[in-house]
Formats: sequence, C-alpha cells, structure tokens
Amino acid sequence: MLTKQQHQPIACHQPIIELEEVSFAYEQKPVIENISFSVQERDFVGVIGSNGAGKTTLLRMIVGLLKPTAGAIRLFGEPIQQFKDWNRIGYVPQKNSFNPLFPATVREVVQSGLYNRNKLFKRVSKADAIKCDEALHAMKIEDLAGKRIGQLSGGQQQRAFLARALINNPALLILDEPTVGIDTETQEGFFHLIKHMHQHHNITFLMVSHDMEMIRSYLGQQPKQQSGKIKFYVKHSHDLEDCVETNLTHSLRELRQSMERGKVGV
Ligand SMILES: Nc1ncnc2c1ncn2[C@@H]1O[C@H](COP(=O)(O)OP(=O)(O)OP(=O)(O)O)[C@@H](O)[C@H]1O
Repeated sequence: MLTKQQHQPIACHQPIIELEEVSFAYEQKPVIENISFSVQERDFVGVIGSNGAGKTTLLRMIVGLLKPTAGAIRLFGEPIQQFKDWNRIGYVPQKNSFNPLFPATVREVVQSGLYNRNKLFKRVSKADAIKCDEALHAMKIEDLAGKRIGQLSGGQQQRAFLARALINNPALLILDEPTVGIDTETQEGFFHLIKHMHQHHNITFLMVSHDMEMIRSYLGQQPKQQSGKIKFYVKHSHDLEDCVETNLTHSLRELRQSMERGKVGV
C-alpha cells in the first residue's frame, strides 16, 4: 500500500557517481586515461565509444570489479573503497547469454540479485521470495520462472537480467549494451521500458550502447562530454519532473500496470 511518505519529494541532484582523474591499465596497457565526470541523481547517461575504447572497463570500475590505477571514484558521495551499499546499484553486464544447459532457473537468477555477488543458489526467505515474485511480475516473466535461464530467448533473458537488477529497488542502474543480440522490435520495447523507468521511477541510469539512434533521440544530438574515445550523452535530472520516492512494490506494480496499459513494453 502506498503511504503519503513514499510520495514526498526527495532531494534531487545529489551526485550518485563521481570520477576524478581516473585511469586504468591492464598490466602495462593504458585503457582509460584521466577521466573525470559526475552523474547526478536521476540523470540518464549514455556512454558511446568504438570497440575497445574502454566502456566496459569503465563500468566495471564503477561497480567495484576493477580498481583504478589512478584517481578517485565516489558512489553516493562515499569513496568507493568504503562504499558498502551495493544493493543500491543494479548492474546488467554485457553478453549475459547463458549456455542452454546452465542449471539455474529464471527464479534463481532473479533471486540471486538479492545476495552477494556470485551466490546463485541460497536458501530464500519468504520476504525475498515475494520480492522475486514482484520483479518477475513487473517484467512479465512470471510464467518463465521455473524454466532454465539458458532456454530463454535473448529478449526473455534480458528481461530476467533486468528483473535481477531491479529486485533490490536500486537507485542506480548500470547497463552494458543491454540489447545486443535482440531483434529490433524487442529493442524498441526495451528502450521504452527503461525510458519509462527513468522518467517515472526515480532511477538513475548509466548505459553503454551502440545504438546511436536511441541515444540521440532520447539524450540529444551532441555529447555533453568526451574523454578519449568515449563520449557521454546526458539527460539531466532537471529536465524531468519533480522526484517522487517510491518503494519496490509500488514501483514494480506501477511498471507492470503501465506495461499492461501498453504504455511500455518489452
Ligand atoms: N581482462 C583484460 N585483460 C587485458 N586486456 C583487456 C581485458 N579486458 C579488456 N581488455 C582490453 O582493454 C580494452 C578496452 O576493453 P573494453 O572491454 O573496456 O572496451 P569496450 O569499449 O567495452 O569495447 P566493446 O565496445 O568492444 O565492448 C580493449 O583493448 C581490450 O582488449
């Protein structure tokens, strides 16, 4: 049930991600050199760059999987070394597709978003099972819950990974080429869905994509910032309506209702 408090506006424009003169090298090979940028609450940032420009490396640093060789990263105002609140960040890595024989079900994959990284199988509390149902329901994949993840189509898998990323009601979603290998129609539906989530569900996005058309149509024709071979297209939070704080159940239910009304879909 929605309470008054959940509708109260929250402070906007808080920095969610800050990079200060960040560099990264694989062994001796520099990949990222001296990048500084910040993402404010509710911004939508599209990251574009040629193959090998370092986009995935950049995202992996932001989610703490790689350590910068120089510079500083802050998440939600805290230095990344001290940041513990990883549940606030949903991450959908590149090339998620599973081997058809991989034994996990869709439900197990979605639930694993609640636990520490790399823990796919774990005893699940009743409350966690309900969160999982909500996320499956919101992505319209509840009927696929018992199927092996590897038996799903690319588009269905993408919905499952999005449900996994959404299960903790994240404030920040980081997506690495989320529509690779998905047909054009499903891609369009997916972009409608994430635009809707951005505009109505108070989520900040950082997304790598090669889809220039989608990026330009939503975020503008010109990059707001460029660093080496990487360009950043941004829709700022102040272009949107006032922030509204929502809880997971409300947020996912609304998303589902919007999808049922045909406003968004995948
Ligand atoms: N684990 C690794 N060890 C060594 N070099 C790596 C490693 N991962 C990536 N690289 C190299 O770092 C560079 C940047 O890779 P990255 O995957 O970040 O690029 P990208 O911009 O995401 O590329 P794409 O658009 O092809 O996905 C590439 O030259 C790549 O070969």
